[in-house]
Amino acid sequence: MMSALTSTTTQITSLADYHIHDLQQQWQPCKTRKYRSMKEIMRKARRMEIVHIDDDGGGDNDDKNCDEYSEVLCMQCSLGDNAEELLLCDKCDRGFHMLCLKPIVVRVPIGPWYCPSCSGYNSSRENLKRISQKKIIDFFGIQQSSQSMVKYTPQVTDVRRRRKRARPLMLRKKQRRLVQFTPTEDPARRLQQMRTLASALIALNMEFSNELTYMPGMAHRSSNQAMFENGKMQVLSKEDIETLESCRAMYKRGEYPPLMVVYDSFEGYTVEADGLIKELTLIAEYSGDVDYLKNREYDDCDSLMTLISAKDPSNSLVVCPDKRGNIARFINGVNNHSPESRKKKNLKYVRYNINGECHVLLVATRDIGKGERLYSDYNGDENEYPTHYFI
Ligand SMILES: C[S@@+](CC[C@H](N)C(=O)[O-])C[C@H]1O[C@@H](n2cnc3c(N)ncnc32)[C@H](O)[C@@H]1O
Repeated sequence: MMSALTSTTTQITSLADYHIHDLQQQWQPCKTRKYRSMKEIMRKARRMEIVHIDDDGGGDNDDKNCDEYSEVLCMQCSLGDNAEELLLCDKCDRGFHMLCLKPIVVRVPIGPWYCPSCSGYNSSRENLKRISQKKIIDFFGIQQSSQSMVKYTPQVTDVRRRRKRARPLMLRKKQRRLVQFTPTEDPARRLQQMRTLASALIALNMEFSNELTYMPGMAHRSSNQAMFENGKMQVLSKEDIETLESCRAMYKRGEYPPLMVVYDSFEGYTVEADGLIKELTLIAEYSGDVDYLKNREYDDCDSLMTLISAKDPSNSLVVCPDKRGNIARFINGVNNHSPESRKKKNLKYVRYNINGECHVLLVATRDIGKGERLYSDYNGDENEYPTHYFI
């Protein structure tokens, strides 16, 4: 079975393997893990298939077992070609080509793999189109529920900050300060935006969390120390920390950036702007459980993000939005091999030292118009995340 053979692959293909340039500063690649090319993964996978199928150590059964699976057809395209890209569900044994799946699977999973029906992904997606307002308020832990139902008006602090920024254009450009997001005014539309995020998270069996979480058995909060970083990490300025705090307070009141999570048959979940998002807007913090990189070496999550790439690799940390997370984990990547696709990039994940801890912030790199999809570059300067098949 494909899933058995993949336990021998040693790479992690995840967002964690690349770092993001911060707005000015050079990024240090993570030396501990590297992506392999699809060709290389497949070459290994095929070799290991024989080793695993033949449990008795002899070679006699190889042909028999290969024959058993040579009949398998892809449930999407009904073809049995590209056998090395045909994943078998560990529950129903049905086959699916990695690129016929929606969203595509870019690498052979390391652990057990379940098809969309057996994982409940399809049904949960369909069942969750309508979620009540009360459920949304509970799901997002909104503190002042009434706020989510009223027209958005900027708080006094927001207005003051805007006035403060009314400086000559030259000066503003030079400072490159982060900008607070502006929620959609209409409360019904805001609720609809949040409903799309709740649906997507629930379909992936995830809880909403807008911050870094430190769970028992994973990294402790004290392990998140920016000084462990191998190289420099940009320190978030006092003014930008104020902006971040202000955004966090808005989130708690149910005031979110104008974003929709939509489902695309090729890209899977993806995020669209539902209103203008200005350049340098602080969209979200990349949230999820913080864990040691060494604990995730064999993790299938495709959304791991580097938090600290330490001098001593045993101190390296990743953010894992597999059980808890927010909208940041639904943002798709550009195809690094296509100049047209690269042009779609409109945001960056930036790692900052904030009061001695590291946090990853999602920042718009240009104005993003209503209806435009959000894209980042999963690879920065590196080409390790296999984006060859991305659109
Ligand atoms: C961080 S997740 C992004 C959210 C994901 N689309 C989902 O449905 O959960 C990364 C995965 O999204 C898919 N993906 C991201 N960008 C894509 C693109 N441009 N085209 C196709 N698939 C993409 C790939 O399956 C990738 O492994």
